[in-house]
Formats: sequence, C-alpha cells, structure tokens
Amino acid sequence: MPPCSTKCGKNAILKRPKTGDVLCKECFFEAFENEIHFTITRAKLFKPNSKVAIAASGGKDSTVLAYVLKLLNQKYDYKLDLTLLSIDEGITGYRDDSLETVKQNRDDYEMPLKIMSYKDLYGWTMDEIVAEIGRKNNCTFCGVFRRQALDRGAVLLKVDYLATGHNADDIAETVLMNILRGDLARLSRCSAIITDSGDGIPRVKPLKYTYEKEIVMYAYFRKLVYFSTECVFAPNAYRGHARVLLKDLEKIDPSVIMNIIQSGESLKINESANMPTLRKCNRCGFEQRIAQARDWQVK
Ligand SMILES: Nc1ncnc2c1ncn2[C@@H]1O[C@H](COP(=O)(O)OP(=O)(O)OP(=O)(O)O)[C@@H](O)[C@H]1O
Repeated sequence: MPPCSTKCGKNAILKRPKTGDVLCKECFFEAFENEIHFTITRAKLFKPNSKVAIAASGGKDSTVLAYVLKLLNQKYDYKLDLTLLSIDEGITGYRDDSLETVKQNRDDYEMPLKIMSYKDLYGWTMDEIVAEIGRKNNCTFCGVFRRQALDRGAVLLKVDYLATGHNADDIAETVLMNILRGDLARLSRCSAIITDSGDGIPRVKPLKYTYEKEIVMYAYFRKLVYFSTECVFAPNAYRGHARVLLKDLEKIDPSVIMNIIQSGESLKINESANMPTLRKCNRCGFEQRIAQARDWQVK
C-alpha cells in the first residue's frame, strides 16, 4: 500500500469510498469522526445539556452512531445525555437476535437502554400480523408503526432529540424513490437533516452525509459489534429498486450519492404544484398515514 495521503508517515491500509483518499487506520478514523462532528456543528443538531435518544436497531448504522456520538460528546464536550431506544417489532429470528446486540452496546458504551415492543404498545407482534394477513405491505406498515413507537419512546424518555442512523445512501435512495414515485410532499421533506416528529421532539440524522461503505469500514476497523442479518419478512421492494440503481451509479461515480442529496436539498417545489396535505387523525392525533396503518391493524 502507498503512504497515507495525509503524509502522517504511516502506510495506507484503505481507500476511502467517498473521496478516493488512501489513508492509514488512524487518519481514516479522524476523517470519519471529524466529518460527523462537522455535520453536527454546522447544522446545530443539538443544544448543549440536551437529552438524546439514539434509535438503536443493533445494525451497523445505529451502532456506529452510538459509538461516534459517545466519542464526540466526550471529545468536544457537547454536554449531551445519551440513551438508547429500541423497538421490538416481535420478529423471531431477526429482532430478538439484534436486540441482544443492542444490549451488548448498552454495556459496552455504558448508556441506558429502553426497549418498547409492538406487543405492549399495540397488542400484537409482527410475527402474529404476518401469520394473519400475509406479507403484502407488511414492511410499509411496520415502518409506520416503528416511527410511532419511536415517537412514543422519545416522549416517555423525555428526550429533547431522537437521533437515527440514516446514512447518506439511505437519504439518496429516498430522494430517488420519491422522484420515481412523483411524491412531492415526501420529496421536499426527506433530505432534511432535522425533522419534526409531530410531538415537538425533533428527529436528527447525524450520519446524513456518511457513506454506507465507510460506516461498514469504520465498524470493521473499530471492531464494533453489530447485527447484519436482513429482516426475515419481505423487503420493501420499491426501495430495493432505488437501492440497486444507486449502487450501480455509485460504481461509475461515488459522488453521485452526495449529488443526489444536494439535489434533494436544493429542490424547491413550485408554488402552483398540487401538494397533498398531511392530515391528522381526529381519533389518535397522529398523522393520517399512521391512522391508515391502525385501520389496517383492526381489519
Ligand atoms: N427496531 C428499531 N429500534 C430502534 N431504532 C430503529 C429500529 N429499526 C430502525 N431503527 C432506526 O432507524 C434507522 C434506519 O433504519 P434501517 O431499517 O435502515 O435500520 P437497520 O438497517 O435495521 O439498522 P441500521 O440502520 O442501524 O444499520 C436505524 O439506523 C435506527 O436508527
């Protein structure tokens, strides 16, 4: 391997997928962590002395998020009170195993962990629902319920922010997906780094500009414990197409991921465009999509 591009004197051991720089392990850690610190400070993601729930699935993104937030909190004295929040959807062979990883993270990173389950919140598990109605649309509805469960958890924990592990690839994929669907309402919201959950607790995405490949590399070189199995139920097929398209484009030019995010950020919806309104359900107070999922639940 050639020398590290920072001229630190060490030999490089990797090529950064995002920039093409060849770096040694220590310089990669520094570049990776500094970029997340820059994202956090530039967007003013957190106010000092705030309580932050990290939405922890046990997967690579939220594991790296928990690790890096703890590290940056200490290094730069953000003065954040960090806690882990996990949702147990009740999917045997998937979430039960990944929650064991989250418990390991809780011990390793010395952060409290709160687990909320669909069974306690809604009275059923995803295993039971799929046994009843099959796999059609289960991924979409499960996502809606997870959002609501995370919101409820954030309220219960009295946190000021809910941080999720969405990475640059996830955001670019969502921008692409909303373009392909012509979903203007979501298109204008999906690239925001801070979104309001509806309860006044902002959701933040500190890994918004972090490439998935680099997250995997970081977790590997830091020897972080994470869970990497796909959900046992049907994946979200439409997102799968957007993912394949993005990965193919990334092979040609890795900057396509940042370009799509920046395009999403710069898009301005024409005032005369026909926008669907986000209505609130008059029974539960949550947005209509959640109410639709609830109606699906009682069918
Ligand atoms: N069961 C869950 N409990 C808590 N947070 C979750 C859960 N599932 C997803 N999230 C949050 O939403 C983010 C994006 O969800 P996604 O489905 O991409 O996660 P994943 O692939 O299971 O795991 P990860 O993104 O952590 O690698 C996660 O990074 C995490 O912050």
